[in-house]
Amino acid sequence: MTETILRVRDLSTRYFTGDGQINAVSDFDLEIDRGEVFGIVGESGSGKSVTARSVMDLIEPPGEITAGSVEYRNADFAEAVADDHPEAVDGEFVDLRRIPDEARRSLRGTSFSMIFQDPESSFNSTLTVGEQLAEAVEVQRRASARPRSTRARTDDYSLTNYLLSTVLPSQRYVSKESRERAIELLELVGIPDPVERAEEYPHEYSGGMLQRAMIAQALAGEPDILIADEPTTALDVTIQAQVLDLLDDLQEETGMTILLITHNLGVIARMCDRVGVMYAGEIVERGTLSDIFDDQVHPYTEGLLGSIPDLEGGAARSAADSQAAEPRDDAGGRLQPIPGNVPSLIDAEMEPRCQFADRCPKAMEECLEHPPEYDADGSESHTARCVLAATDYSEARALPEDYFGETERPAGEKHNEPDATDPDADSLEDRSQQAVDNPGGEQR
Ligand SMILES: Nc1ncnc2c1ncn2[C@@H]1O[C@H](COP(=O)(O)OP(=O)(O)OP(=O)(O)O)[C@@H](O)[C@H]1O
Ligand code: NI
Repeated sequence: MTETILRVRDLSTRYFTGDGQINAVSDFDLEIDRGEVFGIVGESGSGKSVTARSVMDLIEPPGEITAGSVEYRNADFAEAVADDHPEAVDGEFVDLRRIPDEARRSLRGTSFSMIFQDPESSFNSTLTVGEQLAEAVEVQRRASARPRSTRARTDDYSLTNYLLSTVLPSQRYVSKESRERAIELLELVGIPDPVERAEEYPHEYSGGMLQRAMIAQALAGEPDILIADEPTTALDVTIQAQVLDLLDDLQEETGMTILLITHNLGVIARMCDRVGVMYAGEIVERGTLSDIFDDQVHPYTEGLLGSIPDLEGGAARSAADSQAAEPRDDAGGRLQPIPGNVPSLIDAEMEPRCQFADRCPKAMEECLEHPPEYDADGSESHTARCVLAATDYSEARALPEDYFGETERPAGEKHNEPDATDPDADSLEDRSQQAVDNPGGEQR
């Protein structure tokens, strides 16, 4: 039986900059089941990282979460906060935006953990990797030593830690147990010679090894939910595949829930149960892998799928071959560019229409209104913020090519069967040809 563990509703995050208000994430909804791997994919600037940071409450000025709720299901936690903050509790769910910062932070590491593209940012260069993992373990021990509480935790641990540290060989380890657990974690994530490697500093690790160590650090608190923002993008293809395998195995063993952010559709296909396609701060289409890869509705999703990166090559290669791995290909695994510009998210420049309309080969008059999430064919979780989920494309209602002025609108794709009942059917072909002849989309 599945149950929802994370429920995000109407979340909006804005940046208040000199250029104006930037609508990085708008009215964002998301539900993730316990044990599920949910992927978010989209072009650069679509709001993926801001979404992840908003869920983790890591938005910093000039950014601000301006609306919405982030509800986390945990019966014990709900009970603990119910007395002081009844308004934040809905059954077993707690709205993390309606509890004090301190209570919310108490969930970091133990309920929620995050891993980033850049592992250096997660480590302190002056401490050994083992010491830092031990500290993460200790955070979990403290949290589980007493029931979760919204009241401040008294700090009697520091005295204990001090006493322990004076009798241990390594002064910086919090306790013998946490040191041992740190080594176990390094072993768990596949770091060879973990006893020796624990004594090394972050700069002594290779990129792939440090990425593994960061995963170990994130897992130290046995989180319910792991948020992974482009966790393998900085790695070469072979190492990417190894790290993804590791995440996959760990997910299976621990049953943790993962929110995986990537702009690599190969990673999505390999790791995820369901996926949300993000554009201009919204999920524009979501569903199971087969909904998105085989039954997609939104022309933006189609555009992203124009090229599925090859991750399998890396995956299939054996460890022995990896020495001779091809040089890293920056384009490999990245989304292919879709013609037209990434939309401005500056509030004053945004219109209440489909944000993709100015790049869409199938934009119609209806697209000038902001589309709701329509149910789409396929699984019951398949939805699309696109009128094409509710109505067929009609050439008669198509917006003129130059409707959005300078912006280039690519022509309709050739494989679209012209609607047999549409008298203007072949003009679609004509328009395609024009766009090919005149890719800049300039006026004739
Ligand atoms: N600190 C900031 N100040 C101002 N604007 C910001 C800030 N951080 C993010 N933004 C804006 O929020 C929008 C979404 O950014 P975000 O980093 O979430 O994109 P992304 O989908 O993660 O892209 P990428 O694939 O490049 O990581 C962008 O328009 C960006 O300019
Ligand atoms: Ni990002």
